Amino acid sequence: MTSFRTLDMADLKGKRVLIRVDLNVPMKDRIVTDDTRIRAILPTVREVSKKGGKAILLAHFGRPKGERVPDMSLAPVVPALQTLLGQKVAFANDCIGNDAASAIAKMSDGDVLLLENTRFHKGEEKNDPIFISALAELGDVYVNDAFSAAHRAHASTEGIAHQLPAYAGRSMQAELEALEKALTAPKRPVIAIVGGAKVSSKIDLLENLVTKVDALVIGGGMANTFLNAEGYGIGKSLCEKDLAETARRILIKAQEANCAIILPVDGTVAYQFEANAPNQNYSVEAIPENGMILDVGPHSIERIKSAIDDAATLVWNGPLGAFEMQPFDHGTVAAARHAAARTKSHHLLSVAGGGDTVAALNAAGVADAFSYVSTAGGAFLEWLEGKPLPGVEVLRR
Ligand SMILES: Nc1ncnc2c1ncn2[C@@H]1O[C@H](COP(=O)(O)OP(=O)(O)O)[C@@H](O)[C@H]1O
Ligand SMILES: O=C(OP(=O)(O)O)[C@H](O)COP(=O)(O)O
Repeated sequence: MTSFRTLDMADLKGKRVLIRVDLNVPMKDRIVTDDTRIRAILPTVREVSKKGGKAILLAHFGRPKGERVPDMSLAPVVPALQTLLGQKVAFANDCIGNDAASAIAKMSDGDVLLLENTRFHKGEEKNDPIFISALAELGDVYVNDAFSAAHRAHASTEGIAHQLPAYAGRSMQAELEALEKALTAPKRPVIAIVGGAKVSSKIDLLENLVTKVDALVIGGGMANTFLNAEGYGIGKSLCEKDLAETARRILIKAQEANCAIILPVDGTVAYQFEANAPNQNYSVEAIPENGMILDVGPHSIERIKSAIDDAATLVWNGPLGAFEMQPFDHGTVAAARHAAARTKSHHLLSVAGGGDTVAALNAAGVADAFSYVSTAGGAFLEWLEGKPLPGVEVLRR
């Protein structure tokens, strides 16, 4: 990590320290359901506070697209953050302007303050200079501890680092060191599992990923998009139909690169998107018109397990189904337990990441059995592709 400016080099005492963290945590009914990302930032927040800095946390939640969406407020994260930190955390209703400035003016050295969702402002995702200046004037020093958002060239992850002395936080530092150690020259065959719901923001990176791995398992909403592109009827499943051409291009690229693509051959189908909804398994050739594929089916699970058996290294982002709702966690849990067992019995190097993926591994009780668990999903996959991450590049010395 010597090529990055780290907290060791920062003068923090008495300074207003803007710390970009990732608090995009799984939440249900305004309660945090997986606190992995909160735990990850504790060392940095504690260090800044202990060294006499004012720890001012900047973060996003969800994708409110520049609007003030009440359901995407960061306020419900405060109780969990406070408990884990063991210290009071103040909250400001905005991340710029008077609300933020007056909350900061009230801080003593060592205090911690969380500012409201940066994505409530359009300037955040646009990396807009006026918004960047409004953020930068609130601090003296900038620390980025959000590796999982470092693939975004946003105001709070990239732009601001040009305006203030900028440093990598401890979690950012640890993630980069761990990934470099585990995956710089991975043992082959390498298998990637990509699932989840963020199809449009992750599909493009598959085009490069298929040239780096020997096999790619596609699950979740991503699989539906590929099945649709292949001409299968997928009923009312989560799918981005306008990405059919992109999906077909990736399949051709995979063939050229000799990367095996493992798509589901069956799915668990329900008619309501809710826990315990009546459901049945169908072959992908016979998905009912009104149904939604909410999980990979039993034959697909067996294929995925056998693909894991063939691998020396596994990288995984994105659940294979809507795992938050039982029984649609079945495929994700089965694959996670299998990978955990292979890690123990056959020294499989297993690396998984992503807010929901980690929550799924925790729910399956196997996160500790993986070789490494990253807080990052998309950022981790982009790092794996060898793509420069804007939030990391800007911290280089
Ligand atoms: N078949 C599916 N239908 C609907 N939602 C799905 C399906 N498979 C996975 N998901 C959803 O994908 C979400 C996680 O996706 P994503 O954000 O891409 O993962 P991560 O946070 O791990 O990077 C979960 O909320 C899960 O319910
Ligand atoms: O949850 C996140 O990424 P992930 O789903 O890839 O793990 C990060 O907070 C980035 O969020 P974004 O994909 O809305 O930019």
